[in-house]
Amino acid sequence: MATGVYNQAIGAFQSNSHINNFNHQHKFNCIGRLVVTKDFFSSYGLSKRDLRVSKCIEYQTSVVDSVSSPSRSKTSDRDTHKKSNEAALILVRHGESLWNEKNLFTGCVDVPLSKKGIDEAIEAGKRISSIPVDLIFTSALIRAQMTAMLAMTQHRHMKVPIIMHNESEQAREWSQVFCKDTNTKEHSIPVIAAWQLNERMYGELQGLNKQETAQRYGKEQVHEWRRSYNIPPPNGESLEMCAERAVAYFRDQIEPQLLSGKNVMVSAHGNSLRSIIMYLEKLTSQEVISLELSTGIPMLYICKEGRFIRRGSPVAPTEAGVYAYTRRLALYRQRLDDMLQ
Ligand SMILES: O=C(O)[C@@H](CO)OP(=O)(O)O
Repeated sequence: MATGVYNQAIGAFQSNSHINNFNHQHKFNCIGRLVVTKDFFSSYGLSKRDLRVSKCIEYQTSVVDSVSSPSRSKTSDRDTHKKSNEAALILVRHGESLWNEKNLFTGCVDVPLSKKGIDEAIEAGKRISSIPVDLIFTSALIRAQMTAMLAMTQHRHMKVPIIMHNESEQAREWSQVFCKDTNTKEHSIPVIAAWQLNERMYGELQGLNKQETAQRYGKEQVHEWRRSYNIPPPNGESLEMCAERAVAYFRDQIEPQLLSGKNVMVSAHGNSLRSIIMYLEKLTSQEVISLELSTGIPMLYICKEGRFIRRGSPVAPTEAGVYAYTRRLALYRQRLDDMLQ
């Protein structure tokens, strides 16, 4: 039952019935609901307009700090500062590729987006257009990079993504486009491409049609190759092997950025992201079997005090609820609105 419904399930910020569709043991932290009070907004300096928009916002009690309205005292400033260890993490699987369209095993073959994939990437961008992004990680494959770039064309901040070359000392130096005398840094978002985030290597299955392969080897065998944790396809990587590099990279390179308060977007692939989600949500090797990710659907997590809290998938740029999840997001939204007025 859970197969194939993951994104729909997490796509609903505000519907517990959708959430129940995803039925693994690691439960969602979103049982409690609370209507945001007027005081909450005024205490964070939000405008009347925000208040109107947010009249019926509901949010999840487990993430939002106290709903009582802290005065703008030194203590609350200190609190706000302390809360800067909250950060947004957006994970997005690339939009549909030309080989997804043809139902071919793709793995580490570099295949561009289909027309539908381009539309999905743009749509993903709209959905996250008001969520802060300070840093982007993509795989080394074009479909993930195209998805990230297309998504950022929709971002309200209109910052320019700039690829940081990390392969050598010289490359690092040469990709420092920031000029001290200008504020280019403020107007750009560094993009880091890492092979560790690539799709898992599908070995001898790469290029074969999925349906024909199932007819040839049997549905169960092919499902095992595709979704099991530790059974690799012939001469390819199992999810476990993929996790060894993808999760290690996440822990070494991405998590420290989140812990320092940077908001990060990761544009990668079905299986490299499944392994990362397995890590974030502490899924077992049994639970991960039913974890399916749709193309081009962004998923939001809040990283807070070293914990990752799933916040589902923003459904529209007007999805105001997300900004109430943390004080930082509420203030960010406020600044963004002020800037664009
Ligand atoms: O072909 C692939 O590389 C992957 C992702 O598209 O397929 P699967 O869903 O079978 O893991």
